[in-house]
Amino acid sequence: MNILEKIVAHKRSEVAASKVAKHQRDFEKDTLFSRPTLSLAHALRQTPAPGIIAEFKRQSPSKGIINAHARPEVVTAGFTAGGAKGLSVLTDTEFFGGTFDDFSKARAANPHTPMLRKDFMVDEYQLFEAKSLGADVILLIAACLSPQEVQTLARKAHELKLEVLLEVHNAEELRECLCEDVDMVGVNNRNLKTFSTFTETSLELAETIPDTFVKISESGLKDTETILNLFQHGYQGFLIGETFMKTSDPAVALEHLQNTLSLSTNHKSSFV
Ligand SMILES: O=P(O)(O)OC[C@@H](O)[C@@H](O)c1c[nH]c2ccccc12
Repeated sequence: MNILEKIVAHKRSEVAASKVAKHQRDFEKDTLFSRPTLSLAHALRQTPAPGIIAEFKRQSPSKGIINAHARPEVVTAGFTAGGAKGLSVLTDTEFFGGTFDDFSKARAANPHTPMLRKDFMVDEYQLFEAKSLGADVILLIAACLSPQEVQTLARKAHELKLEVLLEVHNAEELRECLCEDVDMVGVNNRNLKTFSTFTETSLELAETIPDTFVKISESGLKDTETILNLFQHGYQGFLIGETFMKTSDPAVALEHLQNTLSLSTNHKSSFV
């Protein structure tokens, strides 16, 4: 089993156990369930500069511990203040050290920033969970779902007024899984078998993604040059975790990157 298969197998059993334990759970009664969701796609489309989606990430299978004791409400509020257009908070505990509580604390601290519940979605049940946590966006990873599952989960997400980010690694996944109920396409630069990141993956797929979908480049992003180059190739969103989280003040690291990006894009447009 590769790591993704391991994660998905664990997730399926976790979801099955939650369903049994919370048999009578009525998500719709949760206060956040009926909260109007915010549009990440819209926020990214509106931004004339590269839009950063900042990720709260404590650990990962590839890097081990990145920042175990960070406080989600503090770090994410700093991300928002620094100019992030969206936030991503991991809720997988087993492999990424995230929790529902991390998400809830970040949600409360950022009422107006679109938030992605970052987890491995394999069952409709998790969409209800996401909605009751106050998420705006969910992630569907093509590498761990069938095209039929992507379609069904995406449709259900839209019924719940959640936006859908479809994550792909190659043209084949894109061809098979892109469907009407997808709002944004994320190209993951991380090869899930070797864990190495290769931002050329985003460049290679840029042309293949129809312009009706907001394009997001994910993982391994750290320098302004790469981001600006991808921006020129049509990417509007940049999902960044480790580069920020590994520093002692993640929000300052974001602010720094955001400032250099804004300066470069302002410069460019004033010469056009
Ligand atoms: O920390 P990085 O290299 O900046 O990557 C962030 C994000 O792209 C990465 O955490 C990620 C992308 N897709 C995922 C799916 C599940 C868990 C995590 C991820």
